[in-house]
Amino acid sequence: MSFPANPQTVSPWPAPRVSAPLDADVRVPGSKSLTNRYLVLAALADGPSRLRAPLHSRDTALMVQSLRALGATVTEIDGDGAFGPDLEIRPMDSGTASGTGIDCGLAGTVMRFVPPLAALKTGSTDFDGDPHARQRPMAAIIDALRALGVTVHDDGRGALPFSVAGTGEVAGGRLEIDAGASSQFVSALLLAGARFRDGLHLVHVGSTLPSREHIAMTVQVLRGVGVQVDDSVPNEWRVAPGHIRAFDVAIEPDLSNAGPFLAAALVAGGTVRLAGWPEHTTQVGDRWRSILPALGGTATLSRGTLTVTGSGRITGAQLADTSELAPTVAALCALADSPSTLTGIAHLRGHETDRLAALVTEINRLGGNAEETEDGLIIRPAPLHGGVFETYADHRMATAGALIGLAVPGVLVQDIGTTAKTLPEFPQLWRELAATAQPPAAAEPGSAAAPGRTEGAR
Ligand SMILES: O=C(O)C1=C[C@@H](OP(=O)(O)O)[C@@H](O)[C@H](O)C1
Ligand SMILES: C=C(OP(=O)(O)O)C(=O)O
Repeated sequence: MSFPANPQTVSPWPAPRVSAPLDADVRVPGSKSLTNRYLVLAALADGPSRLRAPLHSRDTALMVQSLRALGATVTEIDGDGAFGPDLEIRPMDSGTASGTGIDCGLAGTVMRFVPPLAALKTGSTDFDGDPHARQRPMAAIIDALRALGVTVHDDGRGALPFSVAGTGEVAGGRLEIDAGASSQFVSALLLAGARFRDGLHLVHVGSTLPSREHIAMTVQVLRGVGVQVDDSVPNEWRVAPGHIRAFDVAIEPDLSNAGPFLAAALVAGGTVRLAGWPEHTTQVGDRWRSILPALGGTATLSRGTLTVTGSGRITGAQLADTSELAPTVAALCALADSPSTLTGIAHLRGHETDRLAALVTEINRLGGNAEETEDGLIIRPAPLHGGVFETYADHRMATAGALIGLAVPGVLVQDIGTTAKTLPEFPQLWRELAATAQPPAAAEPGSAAAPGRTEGAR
């Protein structure tokens, strides 16, 4: 599968609006975070590995392209996944990397996870990405590699572009970093740590550490492929040097991308069921099971299906550390009938765009009442109206706009194509969801709540 270098849809996308409750069965493709972690580990493993039902999106395509550039072989093979082929990966070779160019696009997982791999090659590897990617924090990785003895050439901004000059070996050992700007700094170093000569003893020295679930995910996947990780001391991780065992894994559905679909039940009322919910998971999206009830819905997990119901009435809530779920949560809060406070998400200013500023601007542009705080957002009830919802190349801004548009007539999402970053099927899946809107049983044909109450995108 191929994805355009920097997808842009020219005309704004009329978000489908529904005026009757949903009754939808939804499926979403594999987790971005798990797919890109396992791709990295497969490139470092001691034999060929297989990913079943991986995500196929711009971020994973960029990861595949990067690993190929570093000498790994990635082959698509038929599998049972509904969203594309499985992947077979042969690890990267020990050949030289001179002049290799890595396009990170806007993928945090590529710009943070791949430089330590380039450090294990001999020769130089150049990293760059989309214009927005050059604004994302990278200093912790650049400084960490230097502290480990790797030469990195950059322009001193602590951001892309830069180049890594590897010598074929990284000494490893004890390393202090401040991962306050992104948990991905920790994950990046842990993922490669077993392949450093002395392993890695990583210590986070900053005052805050965001997205802890994503670090727990990294530790769990590492242990699953035979890497010894000691995380018994808070904010410290010891990775023993050694082999990474080749593996064959099935990727869980992306529970963060499931969020807007589940949240739709609260916005439109009705029921949304998502099959394939993992029994145990480190994905932050597992928190939908408590977040959606806090906002007035119900969420029940039974035999691998999460069923979410809503009445169309959303109540505000105080929610902390919602990480990459925050744009979806903020969209719900903008439709709530009481105030909400989101905390612990200051680092969203370094995501695909400054998400706090973007959410405030776009919610308020539609008549809402959102305000930035030092580490989050306050969103108060206000009647929303239609208009253009700008997305700033951010896939989760696009899905937030679609969610608001489900209830508010005339919302036009700018650049819906940006959802290809992690969910290329979004526009189609969203249309299918909206098409399940059911009129109340008593509605007369032709009345305001009559069948097929979907307006907007076709
Ligand atoms: O490791 C990962 O797969 C991710 C970690 C998180 O990054 P931050 O810690 O920068 O929030 C998350 O927001 C991002 O979408 C994916
Ligand atoms: C922050 C996100 O992505 P990235 O992996 O690019 O950091 C995200 O998907 O919400």
